[in-house]
Amino acid sequence: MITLRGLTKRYGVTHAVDDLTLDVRAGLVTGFLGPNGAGKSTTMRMILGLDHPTRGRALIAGRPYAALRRPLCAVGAMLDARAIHPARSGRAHLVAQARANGIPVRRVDEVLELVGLAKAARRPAGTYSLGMSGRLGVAGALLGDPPVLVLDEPVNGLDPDGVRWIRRLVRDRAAEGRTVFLSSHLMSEMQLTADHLVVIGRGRLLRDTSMTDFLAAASPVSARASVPDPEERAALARRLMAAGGVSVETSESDELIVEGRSAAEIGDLAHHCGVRLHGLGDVRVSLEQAYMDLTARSVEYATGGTDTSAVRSTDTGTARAAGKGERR
Ligand SMILES: Nc1ncnc2c1ncn2[C@@H]1O[C@H](COP(=O)(O)OP(=O)(O)OP(=O)(O)O)[C@@H](O)[C@H]1O
Repeated sequence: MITLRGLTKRYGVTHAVDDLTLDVRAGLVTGFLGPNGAGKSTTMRMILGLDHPTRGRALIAGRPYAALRRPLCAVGAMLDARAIHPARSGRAHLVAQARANGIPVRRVDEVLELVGLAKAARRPAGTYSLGMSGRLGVAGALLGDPPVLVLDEPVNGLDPDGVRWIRRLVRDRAAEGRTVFLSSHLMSEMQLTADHLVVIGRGRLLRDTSMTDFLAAASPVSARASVPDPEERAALARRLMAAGGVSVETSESDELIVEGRSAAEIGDLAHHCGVRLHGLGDVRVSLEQAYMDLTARSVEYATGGTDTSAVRSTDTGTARAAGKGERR
């Protein structure tokens, strides 16, 4: 577990991190989100003892990083994938880390194999692509088989296969009961990977919540029902609208888009009326949309054309772009 208590970092007049108090729990993948300059890297650096808090504490399994006897065996981290001496081979870089932490050198070859870098292991790290540097960074994080992983933008530069690999890797680690804390600006990937979210803006905590609750809180109660028979569709729409606080639209296909009723409620009503359904699902906003709505006021480096139009998905997994029969 990672424990932050009143964690604060000021650089001159900049409050990079402002009074963060939270626990990053074991057994979950916790996504760390926030706009550029929100304080994510600074927080991670303080967890890893690379920056001193102005105030407050960051603890790993109850101890500050500096008090860990074999740090790589307590926490594995990747903060800056490119921060490697360019003339050193990937393997030599890992061997040096292993020796400093009392880790057998055979473990270096194991992790190089695990991250898919075995063939390039003896090449100078300066010749690695961004994705290869990322893989080497992850190899370093895994070296001590630690119970805690802290990864800053681990999917940066990875190809689609690499992105899926990282997703599986961190989910497997969490399933083993380890603590995984990772940042990313790729919301669609984060939605697939994280169980829990910590969102910060301008250094302050905005949300510390499960993915499910975060998305549910951002979504109005709304659902889509696919009703193949036109008469039954019209009848179900009438029944739904007979109650107050419900709006129903028909999409181009055979779907009813219902705001104000959940999929469960529509399913019960359809069953009661003998209406045949081919599909039914709650409509949820995407993580991207929920995040954009939450952080709109915390974005420090906004571009003029930030598009906050809704991108929603149903629980059945269908992602649709805004405007195609979407409720907003
Ligand atoms: N060494 C430093 N000296 C002065 N200011 C700093 C320093 N490091 C970070 N900052 C400032 O602290 C704030 C938080 O930066 P940080 O890098 O932690 O944000 P971030 O959330 O990781 O951003 P990004 O998503 O762009 O990586 C920013 O305003 C940044 O300019």
